[in-house]
Amino acid sequence: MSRIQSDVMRELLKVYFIAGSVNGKKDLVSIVEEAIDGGVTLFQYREKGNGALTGDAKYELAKRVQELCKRKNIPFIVNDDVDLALELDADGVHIGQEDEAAASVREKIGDKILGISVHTLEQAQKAAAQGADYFGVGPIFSTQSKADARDAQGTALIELFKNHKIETPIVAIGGITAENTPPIIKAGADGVSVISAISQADSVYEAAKKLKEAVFQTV
Ligand SMILES: Nc1nc(C(F)(F)F)ncc1COP(=O)(O)OP(=O)(O)O
Ligand SMILES: [Mg+2]
Repeated sequence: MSRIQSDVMRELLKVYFIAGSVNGKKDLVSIVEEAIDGGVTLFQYREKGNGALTGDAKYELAKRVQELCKRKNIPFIVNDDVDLALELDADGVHIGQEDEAAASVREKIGDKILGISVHTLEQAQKAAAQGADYFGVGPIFSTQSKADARDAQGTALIELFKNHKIETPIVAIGGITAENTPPIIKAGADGVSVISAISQADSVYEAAKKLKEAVFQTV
């Protein structure tokens, strides 16, 4: 196996759904299946927040969602928990600035997908040098899904990265909806990632479909 090509990574980042057992109104497997059928292109299992699962329960749920993603041919990314990602042979890992160091994670995961949250140009340049396959950039808008989120920054950082000819694929995150997606794509993001815009929707399928339309209709 070799590292994912950037153009393939850009396509996967178009509609990136992130969720765990605490983010939805019903069971996670049903939510993820509906979201994928609605048009999600990549999934990240993020088991965090009040009531989040741990240990065997977390592993069993992750395995069930991973099996669904395999059936649907959607790559399965694990947030933070590198050991779980290795145990499941997941398709990749996402880490932030406060998580395990990127160089150490890259060493452990080989050529699997490595996503890194970045908040400054310097962090982006360092993350690229340490083998990031994509950057998570945000929060673009204020978010209810991450208790310790930093201040909302709009699309300024995406534009800064583009002006500095940063080549690494970029997905935007933080308070994103179908309605506020167009300017994010126009600013240069390759895709958008969401938690509650899909997981909290009355129709998960319709929410995913609307988000995909918003991304693909923005030229
Ligand atoms: N989980 C994430 N996924 C993305 C992605 F690019 F995938 F959209 N971007 C950013 C984050 C946030 O990552 P982090 O800063 O470690 O916080 P947490 O571990 O609480 O999610
Ligand atoms: Mg993290």
